[in-house]
Amino acid sequence: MSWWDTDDEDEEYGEYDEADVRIRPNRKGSRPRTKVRPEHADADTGFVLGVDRGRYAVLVDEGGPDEREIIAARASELRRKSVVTGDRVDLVGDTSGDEGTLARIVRIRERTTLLRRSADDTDAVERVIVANADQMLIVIAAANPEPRVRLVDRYLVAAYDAGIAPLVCVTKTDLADPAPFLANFAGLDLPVVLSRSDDMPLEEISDRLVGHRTVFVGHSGVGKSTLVNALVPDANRATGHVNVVTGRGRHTSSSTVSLRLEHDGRTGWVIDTPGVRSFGLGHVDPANILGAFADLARVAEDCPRGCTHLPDSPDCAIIEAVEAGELGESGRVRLDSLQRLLATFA
Ligand SMILES: Nc1nc2c(ncn2[C@@H]2O[C@H](COP(=O)(O)OP(=O)(O)OP(=O)(O)O)[C@@H](O)[C@H]2O)c(=O)[nH]1
Ligand SMILES: [Zn+2]
Repeated sequence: MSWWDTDDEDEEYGEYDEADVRIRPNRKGSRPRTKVRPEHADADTGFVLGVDRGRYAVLVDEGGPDEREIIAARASELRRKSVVTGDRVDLVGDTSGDEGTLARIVRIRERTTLLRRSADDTDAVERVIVANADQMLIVIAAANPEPRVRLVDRYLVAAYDAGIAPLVCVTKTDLADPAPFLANFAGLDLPVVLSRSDDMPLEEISDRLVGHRTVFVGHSGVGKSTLVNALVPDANRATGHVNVVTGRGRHTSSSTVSLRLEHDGRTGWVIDTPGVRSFGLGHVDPANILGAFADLARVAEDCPRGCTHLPDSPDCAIIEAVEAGELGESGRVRLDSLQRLLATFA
């Protein structure tokens, strides 16, 4: 039986998590086990590069002498917890990475960030896209397809909600001047890089990517693949393709992949996502959006309880401060931006 046929996934619903103490039956029935040891104390740790149909490509000992990419399945103790690209996981079983071997993921380490989406805005059920990313590169075209403020707003809301720092790359600047479009985001501290395929600012983008795990998002056709291919040439892609999971030697564009970028002796990770059709925001907490506007969040401490900070909110401290001119012209622009983002999912 090949690892492909192995099925040790556990679909049963469980209320438990790894914090529960598991007591093993004592075969001899004499002395009960009293010592509670952490299970799998000798597990290896790695991070998930990609996922395909229940199989996970995991990089173990990143940057170390024994770095290797292994294939793993979920262990039953994970219950219904989903493992996603970017997760740091503990593994047991055969973690050699030798061909035909299969390790088991027994634990998911605490996530620093979690990028999520819902099927639509009224749906509170969320799907996790990527764990532990600390940056989001929003790829948008200056033209063809026409850039849309609302789509970028939605990416921004998802990033701010997840605690991920967004930046924007405008592609196809050979086709149109992006300045009028970018004016919509003047109220945000949003780094912007301009790109055109005949003159890509690879140095500038790479500088921003090293030392980070950056999730790339963008609508189909904006030139994201062109950009990713230039940043991480195929020749350097020994690691990270989810096709190692299927072994079929083809890139499944419907899944998320992690690609290692080397630049100036430093490493960064590009996490490329497929063009997600719906980017539902049903799960978003407005407080997280306000939190991304530290200056306004301070003022909002004087808002009435439950204040939405939207234009019709009575006694909103931010609105009052802006009207009184206390936050200057930039304060007004930032309030406009905040209100627009809050309205995208209100
Ligand atoms: N004029 C111009 N065309 C570009 C530029 N970047 C990419 N393109 C073209 O835009 C088209 C889409 O580029 P891709 O890189 O495939 O876009 P993508 O975002 O990966 O799209 P999907 O593969 O559908 O997800 C291709 O025909 C590219 O050659 C650019 O800077 N300027
Ligand atoms: Zn308010």
